[in-house]
Amino acid sequence: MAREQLNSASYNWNAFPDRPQLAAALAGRVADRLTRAVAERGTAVLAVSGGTTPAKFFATLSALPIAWDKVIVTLVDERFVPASSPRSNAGLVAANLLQNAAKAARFVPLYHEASGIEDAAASDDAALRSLPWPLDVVVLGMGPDGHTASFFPDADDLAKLLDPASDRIILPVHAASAGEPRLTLTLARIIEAGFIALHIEGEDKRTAFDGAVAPGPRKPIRAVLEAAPRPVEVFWAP
Ligand SMILES: O=C(O)[C@H](O)[C@@H](O)[C@H](O)[C@H](O)COP(=O)(O)O
Repeated sequence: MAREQLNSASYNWNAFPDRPQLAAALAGRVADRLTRAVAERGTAVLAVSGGTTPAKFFATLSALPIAWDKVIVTLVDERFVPASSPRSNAGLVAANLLQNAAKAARFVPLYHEASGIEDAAASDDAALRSLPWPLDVVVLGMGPDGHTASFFPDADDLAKLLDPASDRIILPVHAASAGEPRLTLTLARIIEAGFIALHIEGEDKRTAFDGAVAPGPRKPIRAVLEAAPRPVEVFWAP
């Protein structure tokens, strides 16, 4: 696969002829990494993103015969809505990933009732400390503006979200372009993962990715690529 050098980090560009083949390849790589983690430490932690892209990948991964009862699934980010909301990433994961063999996995959501997004983030941050860090697998998406997770370019305190030295796990996000308050893993926790995949589809996302990694104003996805100690595996199909 083409290996691109980007300043202090690099990424691997994995292009597929169509989306089903991408889903099969990404699901296979993720399943292999989870299986390896379970063999090495008795458990594996997978953090996934929401949005409209991952459903086919989730469904494909859900059917793979790995030790799902040893796998913990959580979210890269979440809107401040209950799982019953059509905007909920927890709802998306429940409907598409936590089915078939993957039904046996333990799911750790980010949303819970709280007085506000700050309180939810603080209690999430405390609760998630009991997970076996670092994450084994993180699957990111990317918006046309180069955001990933909930690192929106117009987010308040974006530098705090992108601080590679942060000791936080979850932070609240306020960004006009997000449309609503969000909860997100910090960049610091994402880049510790043993395997980081970026799953993007369509020509528009390819153009947006090329623009985000080109010299110029640094987009959030580029902050992840540059901070990651190992190449991010980009999975793309038209
Ligand atoms: O909660 C979310 O929406 C995701 O975590 C977000 O970062 C997503 O990956 C991108 O916005 C791409 O979304 P699409 O897959 O819908 O293009």
